[in-house]
Amino acid sequence: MGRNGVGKTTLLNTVMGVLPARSGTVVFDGRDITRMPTHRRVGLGMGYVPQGHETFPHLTVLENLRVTWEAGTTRDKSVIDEALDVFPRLTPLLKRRAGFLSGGQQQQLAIARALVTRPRLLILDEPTEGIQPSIVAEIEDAIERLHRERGLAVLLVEQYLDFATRLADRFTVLDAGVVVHEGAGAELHDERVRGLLAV
Ligand SMILES: Nc1ncnc2c1ncn2[C@@H]1O[C@H](COP(=O)(O)OP(=O)(O)OP(=O)(O)O)[C@@H](O)[C@H]1O
Repeated sequence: MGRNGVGKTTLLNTVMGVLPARSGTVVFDGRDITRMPTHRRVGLGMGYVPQGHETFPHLTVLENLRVTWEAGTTRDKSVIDEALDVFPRLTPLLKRRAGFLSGGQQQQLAIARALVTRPRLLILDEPTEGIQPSIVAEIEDAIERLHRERGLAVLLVEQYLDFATRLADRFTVLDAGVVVHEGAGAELHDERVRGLLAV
């Protein structure tokens, strides 16, 4: 959590290896991965959905999922069906080009695409940004279920406080690139946290 421009996206990019760490270490499953390239982090079980629900607009929904499958290491094609099970709304749209989907459908596709690599950690950068409330609720349900049923860990950057409060076990607040507060999800509504997040 944190106000605009405090470094949340930069932190996620560093965790994922898209940006090099200037200092500190990135540890995953007890292993120091600070200098590991991004594709190997994906191989270890990290999945990233960057801000702005980026999909390949000229490819169909199915092709978007297949591209990730082909780039990955799993030869098991059922991962595509598993990803679609999470967002059933995508199944009737498989042949549609991603660029013609609504923002919310594209966000669901972006998350489904990350799931095709069967991550153990899913990293999401503001998945609710600019998305209609009914789809926000579906995304919330999906994240909650993935955590409960598949044991998926989720690292979420989120400005929408209610959404974050319902999902988070723990939270961290950043300000000017440093951690200024952390606590249990239930404490997200405390005065102090609200003060740190208020614009
Ligand atoms: N730890 C840091 N130390 C110094 N500068 C940083 C740090 N992290 C990020 N920055 C710089 O701060 C600016 C904003 O970073 P970033 O886009 O990551 O913020 P954000 O919190 O994700 O913003 P938004 O909420 O608008 O998406 C960038 O120019 C980035 O280079």
